[in-house]
Amino acid sequence: MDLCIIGSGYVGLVSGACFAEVGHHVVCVDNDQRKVDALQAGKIPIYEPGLEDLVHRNVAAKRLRFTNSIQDGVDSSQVVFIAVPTPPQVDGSVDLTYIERVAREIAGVLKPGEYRVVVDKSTVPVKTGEKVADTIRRYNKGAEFDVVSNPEFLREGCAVPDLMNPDRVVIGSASQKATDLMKQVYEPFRAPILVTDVNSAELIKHAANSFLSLKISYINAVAAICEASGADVEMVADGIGMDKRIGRNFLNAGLGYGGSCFPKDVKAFIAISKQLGTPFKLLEEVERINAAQLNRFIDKVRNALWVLKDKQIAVWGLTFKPDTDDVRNSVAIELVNKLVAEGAHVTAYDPKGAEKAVEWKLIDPTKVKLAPTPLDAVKDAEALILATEWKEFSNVDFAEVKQSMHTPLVFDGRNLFDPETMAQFGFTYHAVGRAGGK
Ligand SMILES: NC(=O)c1ccc[n+]([C@@H]2O[C@H](COP(=O)([O-])OP(=O)(O)OC[C@H]3O[C@@H](n4cnc5c(N)ncnc54)[C@H](O)[C@@H]3O)[C@@H](O)[C@H]2O)c1
Ligand SMILES: O=c1ccn([C@@H]2O[C@H](COP(=O)(O)OP(=O)(O)O[C@H]3O[C@H](CO)[C@@H](O)[C@H](O)[C@H]3O)[C@@H](O)[C@H]2O)c(=O)[nH]1
Repeated sequence: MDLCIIGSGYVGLVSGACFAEVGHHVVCVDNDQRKVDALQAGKIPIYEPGLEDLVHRNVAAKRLRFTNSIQDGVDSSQVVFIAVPTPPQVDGSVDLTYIERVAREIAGVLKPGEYRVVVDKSTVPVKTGEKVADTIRRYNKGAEFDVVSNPEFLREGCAVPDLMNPDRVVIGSASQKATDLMKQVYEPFRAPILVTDVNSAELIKHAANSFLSLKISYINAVAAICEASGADVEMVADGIGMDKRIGRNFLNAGLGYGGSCFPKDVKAFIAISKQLGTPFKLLEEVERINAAQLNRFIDKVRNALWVLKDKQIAVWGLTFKPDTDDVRNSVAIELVNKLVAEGAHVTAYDPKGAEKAVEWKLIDPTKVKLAPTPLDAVKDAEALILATEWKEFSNVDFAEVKQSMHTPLVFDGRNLFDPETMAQFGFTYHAVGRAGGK
């Protein structure tokens, strides 16, 4: 089928490439000319395992192309996906100006007699589909279209396998014609398809992300109790997670959740529930626990080093999770900036995220040194903090790390290392919620 995706960011680009991979013809539209130029020149603006090959292969096969023209995209496609940002406003509610603008732009180019399915793939508050349909109707009285909600569940760092092999595809639709076309789009993926009404599909996305965030805050709250009682949160999580009704996924205690989705989507769900007159207080506690988690961790560093001012601290990891270069709302960056604010001298290393952290002005390179390797980062350090659990950190030679450091003190914010091994190397090792991790 011929598909158009408006917005060539994480969701637009990866889903566009995956749709092309299964045989559809896809045009990705973006209004950022620099991004379009880069993509047309074969440069992939984000790091996502497997994406570069996928894009190049499908561009070469003429199944994937990039443009800045919404007219071109809508003219040449039966199904038009919207994948533009839905950032938070100051009060936590969702800024829908990008979505509204795209709805008007689509209305401006829809031609009489040419039916289109307009699909919202961005994460939006319940009832947004109705507003998108109203907007298109208001700006183009004769337009023939249906609006469908098709939330995206990909995780960064494993977006390609997540999209090629999804747990489920949710299609929120009030029109059989649109549902049938959407089933054709997803048929090659052979994934379970759940058809719902539009409002339910929109709600599924916010409810899913909020539930996963709740699971993380739950285990982080349990980690605090483990630390207070001498239990080990890893064993507790295993014991809880072996119950199939609970599951072990998303029970990893650490520095808390970050990224471009969970923090904003939990905030959005809190705001939506308030607007609807059914406040979701439980989610406010989820946020409170998440914020407290990083502060508790920094307290541990402070307890060990007494005063942070002028201390030499190495930080491994800047991205919000491994296998991505995304540093939006990264807890690792928040940690670095808090240490710097207390006067610590931070040297950081990240396999992929340092460049964007500087480019997006999330860290100040005059205040944070960026090291080219993990070993360079730890030279003369009085403490090492592991903030993001990149696999490469497990493979570093810890004998060399110990030799390089001024003081063999390690704070593992993601419980990546084995406490016994660290002790054997001679480190004083602190983790999150683990025996000996106080
Ligand atoms: N990043 C994720 O992992 C993820 C996963 C699932 C859902 N989502 C949701 O998907 C949506 C997009 O997120 P993202 O991370 O891909 O954002 P992003 O910022 O990476 O990409 C959005 C793109 O839209 C483009 N854009 C903005 N306005 C436009 C317009 N009028 N016309 C054409 N292009 C326009 C921007 O230039 C940008 O390239 C959000 O609602 C997000 O919550 C994101
Ligand atoms: O057990 C866990 C799992 C995750 N995290 C943290 O939670 C955040 C989010 O991680 P993850 O969910 O793996 O990454 P995202 O790419 O943000 O994906 C989430 O957000 C996307 C955007 O909405 C959704 O599509 C995905 O389904 C949803 O998992 C990161 O800071 C992780 O470090 C933990 O602290 N403990």
